Amino acid sequence: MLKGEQLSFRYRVNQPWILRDFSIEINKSEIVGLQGPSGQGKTTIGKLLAGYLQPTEGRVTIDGKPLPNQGYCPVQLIFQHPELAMNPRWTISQILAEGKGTSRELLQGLGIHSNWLSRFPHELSGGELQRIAVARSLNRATRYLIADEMTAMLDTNTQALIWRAVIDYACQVEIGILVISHDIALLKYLCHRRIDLKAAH
Ligand SMILES: Nc1ncnc2c1ncn2[C@@H]1O[C@H](COP(=O)(O)OP(=O)(O)OP(=O)(O)O)[C@@H](O)[C@H]1O
Repeated sequence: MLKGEQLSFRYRVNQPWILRDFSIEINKSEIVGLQGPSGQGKTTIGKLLAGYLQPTEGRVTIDGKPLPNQGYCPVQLIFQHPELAMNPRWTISQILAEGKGTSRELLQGLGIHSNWLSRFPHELSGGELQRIAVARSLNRATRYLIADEMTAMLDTNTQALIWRAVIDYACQVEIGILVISHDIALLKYLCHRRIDLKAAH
């Protein structure tokens, strides 16, 4: 289980608290939605759970153990803008190699073409590039996925294709997912349960 326990966070001393005593649990194979008004701290929660930020108070654990502070993080975070999470000088195959071995089935499910592999990130569309980001993140070392507005900028077909592939893969290997989105219909469709940050505050 991925747990954030009594998380409090502020970006700097003397700045307001973004989170106060916020707790969250995500079980393996569970798909949890996180919704709430803009600026309430959804992305901050995602970054805390994936180890990009350290909580000012509280702790993040997987099965009772803290996240590793070096090496590959079993909690992977995918943002809305894949180009910001990729080295622009690397080819797509170099970028995919950063993951810990992506299954052929997942590459097929995501509709990744072999002729994309020798290209650079700027030579793919946003939707194609997001599929590469997903493929890189979903591998045997990943236990949880934080999808922060992962498909918000994509057309409905690409959105459906990506989510179908992600859910199929996550079910097979029992990955837990936190879906952060303003799209309540998407959350209702995908998630086993939803957390409303407005209500939680
Ligand atoms: N690096 C930073 N330094 C200082 N304040 C920040 C930083 N990043 C975010 N914030 C502030 O923290 C608060 C929460 O931001 P966060 O991005 O977590 O909200 P959110 O709920 O994801 O918003 P949205 O729905 O608009 O994406 C906001 O008030 C934001 O201005």
